[in-house]
Amino acid sequence: MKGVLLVNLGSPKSTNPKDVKTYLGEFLMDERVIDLPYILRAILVKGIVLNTRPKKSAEAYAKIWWDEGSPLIVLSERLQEKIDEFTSVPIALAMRYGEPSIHNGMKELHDKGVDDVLLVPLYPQFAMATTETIVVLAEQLRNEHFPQMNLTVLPPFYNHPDYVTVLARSIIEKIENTDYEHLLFSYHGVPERHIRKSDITKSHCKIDGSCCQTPSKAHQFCYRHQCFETTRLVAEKLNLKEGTYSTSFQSRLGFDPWLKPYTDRTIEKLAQNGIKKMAIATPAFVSDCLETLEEIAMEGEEIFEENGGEEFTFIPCLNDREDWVKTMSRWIDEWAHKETTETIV
Ligand SMILES: C=CC1=C(C)c2cc3[nH]c(cc4nc(cc5[nH]c(cc1n2)c(C)c5CCC(=O)O)C(CCC(=O)O)=C4C)c(C)c3C=C
Ligand SMILES: [Fe+2]
Ligand SMILES: [Fe+2]
Repeated sequence: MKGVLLVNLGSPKSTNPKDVKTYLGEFLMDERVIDLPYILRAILVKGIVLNTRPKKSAEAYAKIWWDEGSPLIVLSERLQEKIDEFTSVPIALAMRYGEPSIHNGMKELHDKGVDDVLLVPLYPQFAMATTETIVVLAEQLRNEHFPQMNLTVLPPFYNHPDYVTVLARSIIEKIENTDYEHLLFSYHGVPERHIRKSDITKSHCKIDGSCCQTPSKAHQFCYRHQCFETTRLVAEKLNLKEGTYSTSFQSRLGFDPWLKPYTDRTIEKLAQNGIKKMAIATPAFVSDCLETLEEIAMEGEEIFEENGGEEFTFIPCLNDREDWVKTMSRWIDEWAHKETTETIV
């Protein structure tokens, strides 16, 4: 029997710094997130980051937390429930870090008799810190606990026409009645090193702004390329004029170079260059979360206004909007009704 496991990033249990510390410990000790040798990673994470960051992060989480819990988890649950209404196969939800765990999600499906699972990382673009770490863990758990279970992975959908259509629609609905001057597409950043590590050709990605436009098989694992493609396709769909939109990368951590341009500096510059009304979309995230609700909708607006900007329009993630639910449900049903277990996107 077929079934689906949706997987998102995860959140702390609560905004208590102790819970935030537990969550950050699991997240940052993942070798695909902080890709240092174990000893160095442990010194950095357990010896330094976990002594300072949890308090600061807990304060940030407290600003966006809902009565029902973490927005990321609540919104993922709503998505799961709605997809469940539209599809004919069991749908489970799991988080890469914290609860509900991937192991529990697989067990839930297994207990319902599911032995053929479509694994759906809830990320439009591939990154080793997101898609890859989910797939690797799910495969490990399958081998250890559910050896009869077949796993099929839904590939990144950053350029899928259905996704691009829904994303474009979510953007236009928010900006059509504003006379915005600039639309910024802000993606979660990753260290430049991650891009090089994921380059299967080992020579394509130069991160110099040109390689991502040159066709290459490296692009199936190039986060930077996939982000720029999402922007390009949405801009094409919305007929945006050159110069009225751009791409940037947010949420950098530490001192290594991350993908540029950085979102905070871009917002600052736009305002300083005289842009009074800007809009911002965050297409690396399917569900609103700390990085969109606090870092963009709150801090981003503050930076814009401090530098002379006047109107800042935050465009929510796809969350549980009906056209997104229907799109995902259609992808799932297409897979569920196929004879073979090939991927469908
Ligand atoms: C230190 C390395 C990090 C990498 C690499 C990274 C990649 C990455 N993350 C997301 C999505 C999310 N990240 C979120 C929070 C978050 N991310 C990092 C660090 C890295 N992320 C930290 C330390 C945190 C925690 C919060 C903080 O202390 O600032 C979230 C929000 C979670 C929530 O509970 O709301 C998301 C979602 C992507 C897509 C990505 C690479 C492409
Ligand atoms: Fe992150
Ligand atoms: Fe590239």
